[in-house]
Amino acid sequence: MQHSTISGASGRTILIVDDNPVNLSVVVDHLEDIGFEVAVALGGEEALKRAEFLRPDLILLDVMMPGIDGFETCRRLKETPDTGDIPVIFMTALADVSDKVKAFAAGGIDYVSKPFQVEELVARVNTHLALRSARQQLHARNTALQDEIDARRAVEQALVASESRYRRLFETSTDGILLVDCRSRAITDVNPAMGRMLGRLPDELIGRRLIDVPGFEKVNASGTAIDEIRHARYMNYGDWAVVPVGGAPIDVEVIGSFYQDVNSDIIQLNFRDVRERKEAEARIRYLAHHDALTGLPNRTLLADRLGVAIAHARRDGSKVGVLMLDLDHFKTINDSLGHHVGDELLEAVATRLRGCLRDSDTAARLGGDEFVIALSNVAQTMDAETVAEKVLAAIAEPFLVEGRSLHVGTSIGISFFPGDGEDAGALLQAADTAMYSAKESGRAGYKIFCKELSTAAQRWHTLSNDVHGASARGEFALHYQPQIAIESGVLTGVEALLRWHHPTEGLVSPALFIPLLEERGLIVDVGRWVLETACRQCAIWHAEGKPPIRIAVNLSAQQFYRGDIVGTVREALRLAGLDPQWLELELTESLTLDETETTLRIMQELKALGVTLSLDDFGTGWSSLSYLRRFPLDRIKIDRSFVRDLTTHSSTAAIVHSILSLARNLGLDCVAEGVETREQLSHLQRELCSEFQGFLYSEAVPAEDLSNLLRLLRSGGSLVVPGRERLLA
Ligand SMILES: Nc1nc2c(ncn2[C@@H]2O[C@@H]3COP(=O)(O)O[C@H]4[C@@H](O)[C@H](n5cnc6c(=O)[nH]c(N)nc65)O[C@@H]4COP(=O)(O)O[C@H]3[C@H]2O)c(=O)[nH]1
Repeated sequence: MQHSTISGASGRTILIVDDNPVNLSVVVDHLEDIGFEVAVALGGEEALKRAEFLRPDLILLDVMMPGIDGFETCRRLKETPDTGDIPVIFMTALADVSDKVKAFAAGGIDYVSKPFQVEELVARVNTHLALRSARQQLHARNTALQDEIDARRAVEQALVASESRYRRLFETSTDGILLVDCRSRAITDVNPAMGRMLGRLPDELIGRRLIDVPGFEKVNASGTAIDEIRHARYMNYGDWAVVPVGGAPIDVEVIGSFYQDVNSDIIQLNFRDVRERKEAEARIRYLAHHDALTGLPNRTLLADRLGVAIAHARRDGSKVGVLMLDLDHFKTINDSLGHHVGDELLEAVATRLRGCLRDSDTAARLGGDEFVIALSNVAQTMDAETVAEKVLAAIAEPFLVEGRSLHVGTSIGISFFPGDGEDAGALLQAADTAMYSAKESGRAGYKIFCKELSTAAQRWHTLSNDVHGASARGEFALHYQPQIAIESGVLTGVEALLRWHHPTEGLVSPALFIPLLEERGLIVDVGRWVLETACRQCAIWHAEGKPPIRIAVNLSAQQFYRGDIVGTVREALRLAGLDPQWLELELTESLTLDETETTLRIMQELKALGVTLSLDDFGTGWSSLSYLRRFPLDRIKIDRSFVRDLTTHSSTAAIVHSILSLARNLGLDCVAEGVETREQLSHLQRELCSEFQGFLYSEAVPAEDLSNLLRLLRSGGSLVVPGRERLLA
């Protein structure tokens, strides 16, 4: 047998499957001789296992074998992924064409007929190995090509996605974006936001040089900025503005960045509309310096303006005036009518204050109901006084809030630079001191600071601190001032007046400390003590002898609106065992500011207890005659300021005349307060005023003194005041 050598056979493995290997020895030898590795399997099952293990390059497969035959073996080989591409050549003795067809159908690629020519077999083997190898190479090339195509496609897709992402960003950005070619300085792209900002379509802008675009006059991008950005790669401009077609300039912040495109150098300019941000910043700056409710400058801005005014005054020798004021009765209004009414009132006050000032002056709100006016460039003290008078008059006019007419007054303290302080803080302190002094001297006035007031202010602060524990330390006492029926001279009642025995200050006036108690929220408790003490004292006097006398007790607004006044009065009467008809409650006019259902209801509940109600200080402030008709009052008390001027001012006499005839018409009793002279008393008698109280008869005295007086009067058989004839003469 002639051996033919085949290049490339070495290392190739051929699996021969035949149940009779003896038949094959010649073939095996020959194949091995020419360099093949040859393995043999004796049946179909073994062939499947070996093929999977060996992964031969080609299989020579017998057809007729015990167990599974060659066709089935081939089918299974083809079905298995690891062996499916191994070429199978059938070795068959069969001559039937259908068997050959079956062999191809089972996945064979060729067949050799037994007995076979070894050369033919080897030639077929080599041909199919070469074909397989070519197929494999082709497949590998195809795979590589496909991989390359896939990779390119992936890159293209990524580019498209990136471009579309960029486009989306570009198109939808709320910032205006312009791309400018560095060389030509022409616009190469514009996004819609930029078009909107300039009021133009992007197409109108593309191709134009930046310098030629109207609206960019305020932008120096056409000039130095492009070179600047190119050089620095990145620039941020915070103060540019663009002007849209037919519109107002838009403040923009611009970020310029440089990049290189395929064949050009590009500057990208991002324009951000910063109008809202600037407005917000301005608003924050405004709020930091203004009172949110009234819009007036706050303490910070006031200090600033005062500082400037002082510096100016130092230079030109002028004065700076500081007016400090707060509103009388503001707390009462807030308590009784609610904060929204209080707020509206403060706004209205602010408006009136503005109306009293020149442009160069400043009205500020420090908080609560505290306002300050800073007057710059004041030539003389009198100028500030004129403003104070204007302010007093403006605030005295009733305020219409939510359909109500509200009356508030104010007291003003004035200080000046130079003289009362070197800086804003000292001037405000001095004006504050003067304001408290103005309050002390009666409401609705102004006071100019002087050094002596500092001592008074110091005293005020001491008292303000000390009043806290005064009740617990037993420093309060009641004094009683008699009230006399003018016609008969009979002592009909007493007014209980609170006294504070201060350990170092001595006897302190209630005009001074009642506002302190109110300010510190102590008046409700102290007022309850007054009611209980007065009722108990009155019951004692009743027990000591007849005829009984009436006791009048002052109520403050806070007691009326904050405390359970009806319960407190009922309890005081019960504890004292006093018949309610002998208790009179004096309500001040400030308390009746509020003509609400609440006020009426409380008054009616008090009346229902059986007590009497009187209106104190009648004629002062803003007495509304409608009170007299609407409220269930028994008596009015004519303020002592009227009584004081009664015999000296004909206009006052006329007012008193009207008050008395009105009261008579309404069936109300009248008590004249502060009667000091016989002339006043005679006048009141002629006017048919029913009762009086005042120093002419007696000032308020301790309970013991009044007990002695009552005893004295009773020993005379009645409460008729001895020497009454003398008084009336
Ligand atoms: N110049 C002069 N004054 C006279 C004369 N007669 C009486 N007075 C004073 O006039 C004031 C009358 O009391 P008011 O009008 O209720 O005015 C009272 C009242 O509004 C308030 N007050 C006093 N005690 C109490 C209290 O227990 N509770 C409340 N809420 N207020 C009180 O303090 C105010 C001042 O009280 P007082 O200093 O005791 O001053 C008392 C009294 O001493 C006179 O002939 N000439």
